[in-house]
Amino acid sequence: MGNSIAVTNLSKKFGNKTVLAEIDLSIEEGQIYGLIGPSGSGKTTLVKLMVGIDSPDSGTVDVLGKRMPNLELLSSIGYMAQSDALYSELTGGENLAFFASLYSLKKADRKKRIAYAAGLVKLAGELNKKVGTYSGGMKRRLSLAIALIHDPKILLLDEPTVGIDPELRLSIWAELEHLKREQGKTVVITTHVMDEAEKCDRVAMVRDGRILTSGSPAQLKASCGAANLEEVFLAAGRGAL
Ligand SMILES: Nc1ncnc2c1ncn2[C@@H]1O[C@H](COP(=O)(O)OP(=O)(O)OP(=O)(O)O)[C@@H](O)[C@H]1O
Repeated sequence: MGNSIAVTNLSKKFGNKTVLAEIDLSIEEGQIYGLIGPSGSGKTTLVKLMVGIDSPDSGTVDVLGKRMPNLELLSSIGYMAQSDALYSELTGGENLAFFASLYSLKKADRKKRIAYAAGLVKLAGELNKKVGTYSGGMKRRLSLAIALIHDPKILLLDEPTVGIDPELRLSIWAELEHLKREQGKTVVITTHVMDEAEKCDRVAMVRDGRILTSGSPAQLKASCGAANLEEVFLAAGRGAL
């Protein structure tokens, strides 16, 4: 399998503050890749650079072999931002239909995709309600459905399961694993939750804008004899890896 995403020697500053420094990572096609790290470590900024919403100060991001930012690639990327960008005066169904229309899907495909995406996040029965009346968790679920609406090859999901109850969280993970296995989708996910990180094929641990270490959860734990990824993170932070 080739690389879906290659980040090379990437750095980004906001004002005088270095938010990402000399980041190198490659994400293989058909992998679930987790970015884990504390609040403010740079995960969201890195994801935005992968989507092409922002540009690096130095270094490069290539997605499916093309240099980012690149408008052509928008149809190949499903992005779920950390804060929900939804139209609260419209219903859930109208939001989905609006985003589906941006990707010029055929009418029949549009209907199918809306039904699939709404079903996946268990919102099929709520599509006639205005989004302004949705709970926080429902808005996250709708945002995830929107990220999936055009059947993109790559999903870039920024804390997709925050505010989502454990049962639905498990079913969303099961679907991400299914999309990876059956359709070869690449999924990049940011999370604070270590048990989600355990489900990733590879994880990169991010702190202060740098990647402390990366590898499969099993490799990372074996590298320092840790029982869980939390211990790996602490060891990596001490420079013990
Ligand atoms: N547009 C911006 N202008 C100035 N500073 C910014 C901007 N975006 C992010 N930052 C700063 O960059 C740093 C990294 O932020 P980022 O949102 O990437 O972290 P994060 O790891 O995703 O955090 P969290 O888990 O809380 O979402 C923070 O110090 C943040 O304040």
